[in-house]
Amino acid sequence: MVTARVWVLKKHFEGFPKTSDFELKKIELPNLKDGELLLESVFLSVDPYMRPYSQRDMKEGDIMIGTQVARVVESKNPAFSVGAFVVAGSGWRTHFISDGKDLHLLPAGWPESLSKSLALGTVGMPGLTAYFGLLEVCKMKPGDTVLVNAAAGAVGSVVGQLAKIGGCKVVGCAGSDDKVAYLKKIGFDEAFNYKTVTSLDEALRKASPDGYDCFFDNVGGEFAYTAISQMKKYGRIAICGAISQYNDSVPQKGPYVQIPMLFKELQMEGFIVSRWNNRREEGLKALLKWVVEGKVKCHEHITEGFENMPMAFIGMLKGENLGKAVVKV
Ligand SMILES: NC(=O)C1=CN([C@@H]2O[C@H](COP(=O)(O)OP(=O)(O)OC[C@H]3O[C@@H](n4cnc5c(N)ncnc54)[C@H](OP(=O)(O)O)[C@@H]3O)[C@@H](O)[C@H]2O)C=CC1
Ligand SMILES: CCCCCCC/C=C/C=O
Repeated sequence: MVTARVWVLKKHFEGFPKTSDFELKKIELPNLKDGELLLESVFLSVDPYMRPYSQRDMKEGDIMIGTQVARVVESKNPAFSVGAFVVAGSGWRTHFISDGKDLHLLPAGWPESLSKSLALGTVGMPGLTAYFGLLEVCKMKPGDTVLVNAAAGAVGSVVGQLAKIGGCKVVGCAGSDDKVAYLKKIGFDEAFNYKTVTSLDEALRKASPDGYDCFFDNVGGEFAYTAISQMKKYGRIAICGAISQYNDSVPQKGPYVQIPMLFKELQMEGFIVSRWNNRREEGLKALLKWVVEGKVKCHEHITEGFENMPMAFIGMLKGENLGKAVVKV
């Protein structure tokens, strides 16, 4: 008999999540039936979507949603051998039983020397978000100037590097000087700390006096309005996230984007990465190749200990992470 530890949403978040909104519980797992396997989480992801999706899809008492890299510890399913690593979406649990249907083996050719945690970040869902958002929504082309916010995070850091590979000029902003230094190190042409500039409008203008062809928006709110006002004619805006609004109890009011959208004839499109689930393999193969070749650099913010999941999640929402926020069990 295996005992799993799980984190439960004890109380729906009101405003910014608190550690008291979560509860750690134990669950006895039954013995395996034919076709099933027992998995042990090795790395778990904490992601911004957990904040809005918990509100939309969960009830109090549910196990927190989320993905993990897990190791097969026992198998009665011939498709998965003991010791194999998979990406699963089984929520905040140390151990779980699966029938194998929604498990993904790591992409073929994953080098032994590469941490498997990257399957939750650059070579996982956030990397795919950057890849499809840039190619399919921003429709970036060589010579474009691309702006990305939350640029030192899991998605943003890949956006900037892929845009450089694609022959673009890249401007990024992030919430600390260390993050800005990191962006410059990984090849961003311009980067600034949005928390310390005296005027966001001036900082954006200084970074690209001619304006922006593409805006990959992870943040929303007032930042997005200011950036949209500096788009070039026919610019493309990918609404990837709105993290500055996820913790609002009362929806933010304007300023509104219709005037720049109209007179600059802009295109703005929201997207969810799962739209391209049928091209997952293509995206992961490309991302893994760039990582192995050293063309895309990865940074992770690793929190040790399953017991620290809520703290890691809250820390990520506060901006404590450089690169992908991951918990190592
Ligand atoms: N559409 C889709 O399919 C997907 C969308 N997303 C979205 O992409 C965005 C980035 O996600 P991800 O890369 O995983 O997370 P990150 O690794 O970027 O972590 C979140 C970061 O957001 C920044 N942040 C937090 N609050 C604010 C705020 N009020 N204003 C500006 N920045 C803030 C912080 O960085 P800083 O220090 O710079 O403030 C923090 O580090 C999120 O909005 C997320 O919801 C992610 C995956 C898929
Ligand atoms: C259980 C995995 C769900 C992943 C969906 C990610 C979409 C993110 C949207 C905004 O952050």
